[in-house]
Parts: sequence; structure tokens; C-alpha cells
Amino acid sequence: MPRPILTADRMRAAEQAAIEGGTSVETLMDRAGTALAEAVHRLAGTGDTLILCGPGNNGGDGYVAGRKLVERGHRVRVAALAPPASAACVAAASRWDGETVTFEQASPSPILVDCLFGTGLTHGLEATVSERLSDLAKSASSAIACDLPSGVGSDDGRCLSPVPAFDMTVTFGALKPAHRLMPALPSMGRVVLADIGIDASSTWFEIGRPEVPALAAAAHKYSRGYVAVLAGEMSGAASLAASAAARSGAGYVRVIGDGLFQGLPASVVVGGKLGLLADDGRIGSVLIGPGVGRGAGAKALLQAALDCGKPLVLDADALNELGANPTGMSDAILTPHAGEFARLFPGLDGTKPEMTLQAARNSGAIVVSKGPDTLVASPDGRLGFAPPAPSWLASAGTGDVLAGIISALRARGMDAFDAACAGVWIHGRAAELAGPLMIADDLISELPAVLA
Ligand SMILES: NC(=O)C1=CN([C@@H]2O[C@H](COP(=O)(O)OP(=O)(O)OC[C@H]3O[C@@H](n4cnc5c(N)ncnc54)[C@H](O)[C@@H]3O)[C@@H](O)[C@H]2O)[C@H](O)CC1
Ligand SMILES: [K+]
Repeated sequence: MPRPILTADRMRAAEQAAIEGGTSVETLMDRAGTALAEAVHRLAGTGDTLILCGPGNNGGDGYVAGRKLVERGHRVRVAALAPPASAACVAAASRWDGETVTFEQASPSPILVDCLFGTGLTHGLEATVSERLSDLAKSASSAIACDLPSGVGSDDGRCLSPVPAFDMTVTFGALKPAHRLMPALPSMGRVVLADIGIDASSTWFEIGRPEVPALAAAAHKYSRGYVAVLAGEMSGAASLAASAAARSGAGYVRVIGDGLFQGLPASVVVGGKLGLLADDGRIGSVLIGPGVGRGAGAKALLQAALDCGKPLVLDADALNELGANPTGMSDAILTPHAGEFARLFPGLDGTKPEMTLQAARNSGAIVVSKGPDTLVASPDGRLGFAPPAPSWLASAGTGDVLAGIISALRARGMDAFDAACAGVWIHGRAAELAGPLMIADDLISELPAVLA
């Protein structure tokens, strides 16, 4: 089951609904603090632990976790940044009878737990506070953040003050957008989601391992998925995309273009007239973009693709040819990187989730907003957040490979949104297998292992 993602406001609404359903804040906090303590103990084992507590309920979680960790044999010190302010934090602090030090006095500890601020953060931490937090986190063997690393904006992933890197972040009920958005993403460490009895259903979610349709026994090469790749003058990109489609289970891949397509698997067919796109009902998806270039030739290819009535995947220069603010693109999949997104959808503002959803609504297409924090948006409001992908994916040709993977999954019968989410997940997993020195071609050779 994919992990749900909620903004701070929607998390608070879900929390409120639980409270109105009869679960007290104290109970929720007790569950949160207990889950936090469990995760800390499991990660770091028994040891000297310093818990930094803020004045609100994030701090309250810390006082509860402190009690639970003492029960597990930890030596725990609590450093209060400020006196408890929220009622639940006051109650939790009153039940803490262990060692308390001032924030300034707090000395480094092998285990550090940051319970200063969570979804209630309204502005950056004072410099002295963020510096102290960073020093304590850096000198700890295990640094764990409660709900969010303090200083991170929960809905947009901005770092409102410098944020140290944590080994783990323990969050409650649902992930927050910041857990999967830059620039906060590298600070999170492993994100653990604790169920504290809140109904946190959401149309926003973290993309999980996909269920790719099995190949039917009676399948023949066309029904297994027939991908047509429209290529322009730069044949290398189209070759990568077509090879990726072939390695992603498409039964038949055809490249239509004039280039010399080196390095293609022998199974990929090269040649054919543009009229094929509309005439051949067996074509399951049409990919245009990788290597299509700009100018009259590209415009003609794009128009043929737009007119053919087949499921489309548009990437790279096809997106530039499409022009700003496209509409009526229903059922198409657009895969812009940040620069292409800004050109395609100028003038949008808000968080990356909000802008990607708005782009999907305006265009009618599934929009894959690529980056270290790739998002997949549907006009119906669904928003998939990619799990962390290796930084080495940022290399030439990897976008062509992603477009090829998505085109194959689309041709194999997945609907546009599911094919885009699955492609993003498979792409990231293939990169993990390929390792840090990979080039785009290596990604392709890892695809069978990921899809097996
Ligand atoms: N969502 C849930 O189901 C549960 C969440 N829990 C925890 O509650 C916090 C959110 O608690 P909240 O009291 O709303 O806010 P914070 O504790 O994050 O912030 C405290 C308080 O601090 C003030 N403040 C904000 N920014 C700053 C700043 N830069 N400097 C100083 N003071 C600041 C502001 O007044 C805030 O209200 C959530 O993260 C979870 O950890 C529940 O415990 C369990 C259920
Ligand atoms: K925190």
C-alpha cells in the first residue's frame, strides 16, 4: 500500500477528526512518542540519548519518547528550548521526571532526537538554535528527527534555516510533502511512518513498487505492446528510448525517422511512414521527443503524433515544440524536466506539488515533473511522489530511457497515470542496480532485473 502524503493543514484536519472521533490529543501524542522511542531504540540500540524539546506538540512527543526510552534502559537527558506551551506538551512534560538541562547546557550525546519543531514551524530557527542543532546532530552517532527535521517547511520542503542531515525521520499518520521534496530531501535519512490511529487517506502518495500487467499466455508481439518512436536528426536519444521500451517488455518497437540508429537491439524495427501512426490500430503508444530536434521537421512529426489518436508520450524537444500552456492533451503523458516545465507552464506559482497539479489540470495530461524529487500529477488530483532516486541518475540520456520505459508500460495496457508512476519507480530502481558510475545505456541493461 503506497504511503499517504498530507500537507500540514490536512494532517491537522485528520488529527482533529480523530480527536472528534474520541481519541484525545494526549493519546495521539503518547502513540507518537512511543513509536518514536521504538524507532530510535531499533536504530541506535540502548545508549545515552539527548532529546531536544520545543514548546509545542513536537516537543510533547519528545517528553513521551524520553519516558519510553528510560524504560528501555537509555540514559536520557531532555533539553528544553522553551517552556512547554501547548496543553498536550505541558501535560507530557509534567510526566517527565528524568534529567532536564537547558538547551544551552546540552552537551553532545551518541543519540540525538530532534523534537524542537514539526508541522507547526512558522519561520526559520534563530541562528544560535540552528547552529546548536547542527553541532549536536553532527556529533551524534545516530541523529533522529521527530516528524520533520526542525527548520523544514512541511509542505514545500524549503529549509527555513540551515538543517543538518539526519539518519532517520519518524513521522506520524502520513508522510508530509517535505519528506519527498528538495531541498529538504537529503536531510531526512530513512523516513519511518508510524501509524497512530489517524485516518490519513489522501490522493497524494509516495510511489511504491508497481504491479506491471503480466504477459498474457496468448500474447503476441503486438498485444504485448507496440511502441512507435518518432525520431529526428539526433538518433542517439531515440535509440536509447527505443531500446528502453524494448527492454521494458514491449512486444514490438518501431523507430520512424531518417537517422542512423546505432546500438539498437536487432528486434527493434527501423523505418515506416508517418501514416502508419493513424492507420495501424495495433500501435499502443507513440513516443516523440528524444532526439526529435527543433524546426520544421520536428513540427511535422509532432503534428502527426497529435493527430494520430494514439496514447502519446511527449518528452524533450517535443515539449519545446508543443509551446506554452498546452490544452486538450487528455491521456497524453508529458515528461518535462525543470527547465522544460518552466517553459511549458510559465507563470504558475506555489509549491512544486501545487504547480505540477495545476499543469496537469490546465493541460489535461499526466505531467511527470522530473528532478531529484520527481512528481507525477493527474488532472483528477492524484499526485505521486517518487521515492528517493540515486543522484547519479542526473546524466545524459536517462530522460530518454524514462520516456521509453513509460511508453512501453503504456503500450502494455497500463493507464497513463499508472504507467508514468510505474516508469518513474522502475527508472529509479534500475539506477540503484546500475550503480554510481552508470551511463544511460547501463540503465537499460538493468531493466529486465527490475521488471522480472
Ligand atoms: N499530526 C498528528 O497526528 C500528531 C502530531 N503530533 C506532533 O505535533 C507536531 C505539531 O505540533 P504543533 O504544536 O502544531 O507545532 P510544533 O510543535 O511543530 O511547533 C511548536 C510551536 O512553536 C512555535 N514556533 C514555530 N516556529 C518557530 C520558530 N522558528 N522558533 C520558535 N518558535 C516557533 C509555534 O508557536 C508552534 O506552535 C507535529 O509535528 C507532531 O510531531 C502529535 O504529537 C501527535 C499527533
Ligand atoms: K523535529
